[in-house]
Amino acid sequence: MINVQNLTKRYGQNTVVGGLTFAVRSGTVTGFLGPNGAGKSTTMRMMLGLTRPDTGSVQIDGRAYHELRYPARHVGAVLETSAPHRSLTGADHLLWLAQSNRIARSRVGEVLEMVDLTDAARRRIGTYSLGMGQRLGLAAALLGDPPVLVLDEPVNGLDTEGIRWLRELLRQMAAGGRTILVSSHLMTEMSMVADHLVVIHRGQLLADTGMSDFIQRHGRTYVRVRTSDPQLLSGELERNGASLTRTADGSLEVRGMPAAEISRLAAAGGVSLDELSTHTASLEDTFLELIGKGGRNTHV
Ligand SMILES: Nc1ncnc2c1ncn2[C@@H]1O[C@H](COP(=O)(O)OP(=O)(O)OP(=O)(O)O)[C@@H](O)[C@H]1O
Repeated sequence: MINVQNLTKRYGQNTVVGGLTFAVRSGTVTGFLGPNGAGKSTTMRMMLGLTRPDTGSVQIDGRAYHELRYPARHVGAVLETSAPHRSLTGADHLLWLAQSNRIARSRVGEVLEMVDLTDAARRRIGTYSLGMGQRLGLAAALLGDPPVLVLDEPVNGLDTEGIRWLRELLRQMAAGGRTILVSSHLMTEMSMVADHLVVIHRGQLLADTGMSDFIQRHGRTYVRVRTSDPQLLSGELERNGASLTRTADGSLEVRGMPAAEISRLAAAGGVSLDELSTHTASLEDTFLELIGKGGRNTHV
């Protein structure tokens, strides 16, 4: 379990993490979601003792990172900045990490197998694709068989197949009781990987909730209506309890009323309809709305 308590970090006048408190529970994959610059990496770096907080603390299974004697055996991490030496082979990089953390050499082959890099083990890291680099980072994080994993944007560079593979791997690890925190700035990717969601924006906590709860609560359906007399129809729909948004192109987005009821009210009021279609806001839109930017909508 990771316990983040009242964590704050300022750079000059800029408060990049402001009083964050949340817990990452064992047995689940927790997504750490926020737009670029939200403070995710800074928070993760504070978890790993790489950045000093101004206030607050992080405990990993009850201890601060600096209290861990062989950290790699407690916490595995993939950070955006942790680039290995490009002239080393994947296997040599892992071997060096294993030796410096007193981890058995035999783990190197095991983790290469786990991330499906066995065939590329003797190639120089400089020749790896972005996705292979991510897999190698993950192998390094898994080397000490740690109960806690902190992964900053591990999905970057992975194709859909790779994302599925990562989800399976992380799910298996969570099922084995591990604590897993994965950051991303993309809601859709996050929904493919995480069971629980912690959302931050400008260093503040916006949501701490189960993924399916989040989708249920924030995922919204609306009906788009186009008519030559929006004024008349708007009044009719609002009187009957719908809530409306008028879009820039003159159509209406109607919430809280199904298409059939809109059609009935339009007919009763003598208003002809040019369009009546049901839409669901995409997960990405839901996320953008949550962070207050508004967004585009997609067809069901
Ligand atoms: N060492 C630093 N000195 C000054 N400002 C910093 C430093 N590190 C981070 N910041 C600032 O803190 C803010 C949060 O950055 P951070 O990298 O934590 O965000 P993030 O959510 O991980 O974003 P991204 O998805 O782009 O990686 C940004 O405005 C960034 O410019």
